[in-house]
Amino acid sequence: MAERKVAVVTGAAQGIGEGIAMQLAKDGFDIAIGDLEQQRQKAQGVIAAIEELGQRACFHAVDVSQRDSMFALIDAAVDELGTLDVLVNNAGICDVVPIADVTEAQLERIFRINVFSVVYGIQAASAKFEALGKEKGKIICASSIAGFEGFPILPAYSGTKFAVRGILQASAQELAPKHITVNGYAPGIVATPMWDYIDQELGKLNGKPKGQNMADMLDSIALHRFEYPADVAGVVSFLASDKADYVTGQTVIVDGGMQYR
Ligand SMILES: NC(=O)C1=CN([C@@H]2O[C@H](COP(=O)(O)OP(=O)(O)OC[C@H]3O[C@@H](n4cnc5c(N)ncnc54)[C@H](O)[C@@H]3O)[C@@H](O)[C@H]2O)C=CC1
Ligand SMILES: CC(=O)C(C)=O
Repeated sequence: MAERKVAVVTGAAQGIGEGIAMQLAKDGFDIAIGDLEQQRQKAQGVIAAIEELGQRACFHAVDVSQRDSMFALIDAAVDELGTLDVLVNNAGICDVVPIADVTEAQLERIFRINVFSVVYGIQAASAKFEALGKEKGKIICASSIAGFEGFPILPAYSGTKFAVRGILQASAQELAPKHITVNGYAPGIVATPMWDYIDQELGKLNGKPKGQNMADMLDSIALHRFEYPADVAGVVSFLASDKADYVTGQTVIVDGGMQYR
């Protein structure tokens, strides 16, 4: 019998994380969803869909900004599903606040959730790969095109996404001797609740009606359509697969042709 493979995906109750969890389940992974306790109900729908594909799935409440909580998620996933092969550090938040108005509390919160979480996830997963005696492990982190070029009115968010790339590049080099790869994905404008929020908050600042700020982005996308979670999930599927064994320290842009690096 083929050995079971397990992926932990944070922020997988909705949006891009849900898309990644579904794709990795199609790829043959059992899935542990880590998300906020308030997302438990939503996650049950994702679990049901994964189980329909014939894979096992579970939910564990986590606050990725807290080191102990992130370590507990990895422990709980292994206790329940038996092993660990892939961690996707996907959970994140966005703040739509001009640079002049960013507060200390906002900075603290967004860096804890988007950046500290990535450090804690890399620490927890790499320690677990070693404890389990895995021959290799894969860690995949959410950056953004805003992590290559700052996005106006999202200055703190952009900073967090640049930071993710720095952390994963350094970690990739440190963990390579243990055959642990660390990579990232950088989506563009993805139709998820996060962009609903961005559109709404930009609208409060510039007076544009609901949907207009997002619609205005369309002409900057070469493929001329908005991105879906499945578009991001296709890239993550590759990074999680054996085909990407020789790829590390990279952040793959998946944006339909907005940025060229
Ligand atoms: N939507 C977009 O256009 C883009 C999104 N991204 C990144 O992709 C990732 C996913 O984004 P979306 O799916 O669009 O966002 P979303 O807002 O739709 O979903 C985020 C998920 O993360 C969870 N989450 C938030 N804070 C958490 C915490 N402290 N602990 C545990 N879970 C937490 C939420 O409950 C939610 O399920 C984020 O890191 C985001 O920055 C990057 C580029 C573009
Ligand atoms: C939310 C986000 O990362 C972008 C680029 O829209």
